[in-house]
Amino acid sequence: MSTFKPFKLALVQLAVGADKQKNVAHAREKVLEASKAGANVVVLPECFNSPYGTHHFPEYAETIPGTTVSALADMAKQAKVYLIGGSIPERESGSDKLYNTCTIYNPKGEMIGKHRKVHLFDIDVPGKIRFQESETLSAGNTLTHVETEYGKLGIGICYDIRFPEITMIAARKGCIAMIYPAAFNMTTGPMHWELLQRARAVDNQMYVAACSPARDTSAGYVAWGHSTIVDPSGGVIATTEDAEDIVYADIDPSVLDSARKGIPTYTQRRFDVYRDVSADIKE
Ligand SMILES: O=C(O)CCC(=O)C(=O)O
Repeated sequence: MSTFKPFKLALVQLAVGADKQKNVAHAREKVLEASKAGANVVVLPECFNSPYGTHHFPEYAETIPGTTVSALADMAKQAKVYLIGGSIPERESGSDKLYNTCTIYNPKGEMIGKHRKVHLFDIDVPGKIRFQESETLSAGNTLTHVETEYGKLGIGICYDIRFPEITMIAARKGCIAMIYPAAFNMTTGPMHWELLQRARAVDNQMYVAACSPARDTSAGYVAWGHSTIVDPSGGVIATTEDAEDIVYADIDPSVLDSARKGIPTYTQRRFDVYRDVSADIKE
């Protein structure tokens, strides 16, 4: 049974480069900075220890447990925060398979969840962007909800946000927020980044947050930035531009109740007319 209490959420819009050790050390500094500023739950971006690109994944991939994951556990413990550890290219032990994987820690540094990106980012917008994660990655097959002392959190990675079922299932399983380590780009960022977060929030009357790396115009994949937190009524309550930054917001679970009382779509669902997509999902 979840408990609910207010907390401060921080999204670390991290500057990421080619040096893995530097990326991890820099993430530690920023997680500690967020904790000093009062954050209880800290989020790192997608692919925070490696440049984002299919040809980089095999080189940067690590097993879980592994070096980056040990560092994440240690940072959570040192900072005394829940840490949603962005994502890393994961090499499955004993196989050649690679995944885009987020690991989640409690303030004691214990891993409390692991999400392998379920929907691989395979798109082709002629003249704009072609990206095929499936060239080197495999997709995860499970949904991830983690219990914290503040309530239950749903986790997705980047492209997962385009699939409303994931968020709807999280909401119906009692999550108060859906959190996405992510890295949109200069084509789909301006098109859909904020729209998708606000849509997922208002559809489900829950908090939605997405944490991007900072923009590096010299990188092979240029991230949009604009890490953002949206409230259960679909309003943007915290955001930033494209440079390195930390975005903070106070998350209050009672805001879900007031949003759901005022416009009660959460309880007005007609599951006698259409299916409840959460019904078959076991936790
Ligand atoms: O959905 C998008 O437009 C971007 C997705 C993406 O960059 C990713 O999944 O890493």
